[in-house]
Amino acid sequence: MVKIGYLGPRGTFTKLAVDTAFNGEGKQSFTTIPECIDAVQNDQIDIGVVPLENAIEGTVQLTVDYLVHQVRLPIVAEIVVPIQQHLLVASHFSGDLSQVTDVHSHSHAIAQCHQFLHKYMPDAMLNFTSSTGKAAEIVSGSEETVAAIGNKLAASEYGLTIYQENIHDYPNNHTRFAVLAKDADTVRINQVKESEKTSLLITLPSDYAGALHQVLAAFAWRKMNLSKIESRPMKTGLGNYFFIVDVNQPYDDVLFPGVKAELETLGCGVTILGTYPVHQMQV
Ligand SMILES: O=C(O)C(=O)C[C@]1(C(=O)O)C=C[C@@H](O)C=C1
Repeated sequence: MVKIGYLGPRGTFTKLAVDTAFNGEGKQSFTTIPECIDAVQNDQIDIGVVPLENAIEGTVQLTVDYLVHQVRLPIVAEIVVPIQQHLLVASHFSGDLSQVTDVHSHSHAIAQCHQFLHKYMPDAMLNFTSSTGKAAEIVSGSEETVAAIGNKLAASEYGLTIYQENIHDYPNNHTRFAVLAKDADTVRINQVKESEKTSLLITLPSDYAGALHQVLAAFAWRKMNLSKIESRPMKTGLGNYFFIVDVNQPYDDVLFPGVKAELETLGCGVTILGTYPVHQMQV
């Protein structure tokens, strides 16, 4: 049986993504993203599913940084899930939002609902949890007037009431999840692939005028379409960055080696983080 790990506990968006993408048993929950990635690396599980980017709040930096600096595992698939954030309360809640003292949720979920919180619950204390499922668990065990931000699955798993639906600040909300595995053949995703992508990690030799322009030019003149470029600190000092570049096509033996050779001549480092199918989920 293929073992699939995810950011848990019960009722997280990652669990929702895993349940939608994969059939059957063998699903195992981890408390943090690094624990889940480590479990794939140590062969405790075959597949790890971790959040990568949200349409409102952007990159899940912990995932990217852990994959770049700590454990290099290939991305073998991407699953894209619609995200609906709800305000969840326990049955003893009086119904008056101004009485809520604390809101619990994952930092990314809270960030997706800042305007709602600012407008309707400006005095509530914001408490960051390891996941939205954990936040729901805390609220279900509390006697206080507290609330969680999370999904429908969390409401049913923890016996909470959805006080208000769809409190995320912008409507077209989705999160991309990375599927990590040492052996891509173990991954069987239920829904059809929509497209294919390749993610590259690029480092620059030193800071000089036009360096990034030269990097982008290597893709541009080959007519390779980029869907994302992100810079993150190298963690070696201010001003040192690496770039993650997502290219909207699968790896091939001509264009990608060409880009790599051209960039290496400029002194750049180029590593393929994965070439993978993208699956859009209907939940
Ligand atoms: O806390 C969860 O439910 C998660 O699965 C994590 C996570 C994230 O890290 O972005 C996943 C999707 C949502 O965007 C909010 C939280």
